[in-house]
Amino acid sequence: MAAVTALPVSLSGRFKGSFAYFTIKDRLPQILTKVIDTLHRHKNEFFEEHGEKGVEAEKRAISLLSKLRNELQTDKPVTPLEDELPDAALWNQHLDYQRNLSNGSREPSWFQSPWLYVECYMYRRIQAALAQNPPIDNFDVFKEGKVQNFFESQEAVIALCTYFQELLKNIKDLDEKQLQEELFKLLQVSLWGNKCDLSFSAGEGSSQKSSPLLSLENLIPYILVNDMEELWSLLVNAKKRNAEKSNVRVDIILDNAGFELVTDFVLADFLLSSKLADEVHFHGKSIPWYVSDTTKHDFNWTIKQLQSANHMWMSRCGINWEGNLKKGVWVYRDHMFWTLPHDFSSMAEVAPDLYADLQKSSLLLFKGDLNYRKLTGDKKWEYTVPFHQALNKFRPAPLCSLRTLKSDTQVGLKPGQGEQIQASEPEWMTSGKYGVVQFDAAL
Ligand SMILES: O=P(O)(O)OC[C@@]1(O)O[C@H](CO)[C@@H](O)[C@@H]1O
Ligand SMILES: [Mn+2]
Repeated sequence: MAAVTALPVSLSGRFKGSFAYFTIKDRLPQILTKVIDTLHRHKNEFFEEHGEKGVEAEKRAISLLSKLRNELQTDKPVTPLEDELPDAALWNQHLDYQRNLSNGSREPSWFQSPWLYVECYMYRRIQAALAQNPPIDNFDVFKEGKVQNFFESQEAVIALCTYFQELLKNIKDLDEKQLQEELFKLLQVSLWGNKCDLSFSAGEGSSQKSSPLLSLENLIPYILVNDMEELWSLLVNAKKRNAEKSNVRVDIILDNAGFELVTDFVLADFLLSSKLADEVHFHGKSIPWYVSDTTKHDFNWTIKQLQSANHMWMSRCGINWEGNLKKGVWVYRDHMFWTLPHDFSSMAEVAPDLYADLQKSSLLLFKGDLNYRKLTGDKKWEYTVPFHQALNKFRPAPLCSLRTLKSDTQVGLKPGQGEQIQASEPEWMTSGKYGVVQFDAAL
């Protein structure tokens, strides 16, 4: 029998003083309070749209959310979902799985369970509170924050769109070296765009104010794992191999709406315009998630906003991107798996259709911290454990994580590298100041 190496323990609120502990204790209740406040503030709007029924629904949703906050703060056992949404059964099966993990010694509770599980569960319960209360069941409690982030990043968006449209003018004349340089720049812009998430700041603003291109050089030392060269080789070789067949597909597993999404669009456009790829498939969330994550509505809204912007290069970008969707060279998809609590090593079993779809891709780009946590199982890994090992057999296609560090898990570092930063900057794993472009070839 082959030796089975045990996996490290999961990050969890049971480790007092850890980032997970503080997130569950402080940040999640804060997010719930904001959600309740948002519903309160929209009371008149619900009344105008739906009459008394709207106001009744708002009251019921708020009462469910207050109950949820209380359960969390008093470390109550996690309860089965009682709604009719299509993924409810999978969530309840997973609760049973968590119960078995704790050997029946105690019911899985908010602070005692894996952090990834309870944090995802909170967002799913927020969705339940709304979904169970028509006519406000389609209300996105996080929409305002996402919209605000987009508008507050306006100048950075203009700078990026302008830079990109200039680049497109002579993209055909660029040699390989120049194309590589541009790819590296736009990968870094997309990486640092991940600083702009709203769950990290518990919904407080986190927009990009200055031009994202100016500071790239200075930020290089903060990229702890930098596999951009590997990405380049993969794309160039894929292009050569597929010269006639024309089917290099890149998938972007999206993270946050707002500025980060614009950086992902620019990267995706570059991949097509440079002919490094023929198709880009974007994967978003089917329910509002982790405050700022991109839903189909956010995706389309952002492109529409750009299109109708009062700035030539912004609107040019928006028009081109809408065109890409129409031509089918850009595709938006969502799948319930992305909003389940499972890490990606269980995708092949839990969502074989999604796994099979990702296998058709030449390269998967996973944006952001939560995706990194799900790639590596959200565990207390040694820093030097190879990325490939932490992926725990998740290898539908070559993949790369573009992530700023906002939770205390990191793999694939050189011996001593983590310890060295730790000595001078104890907050390095959770400050969002460091990032990785971490690649796995799926062999
Ligand atoms: O995935 P993202 O948007 O980069 O980050 C999500 C995040 O803010 O949410 C969690 C904190 O609650 C952390 O895992 C992470 O920092
Ligand atoms: Mn996010």
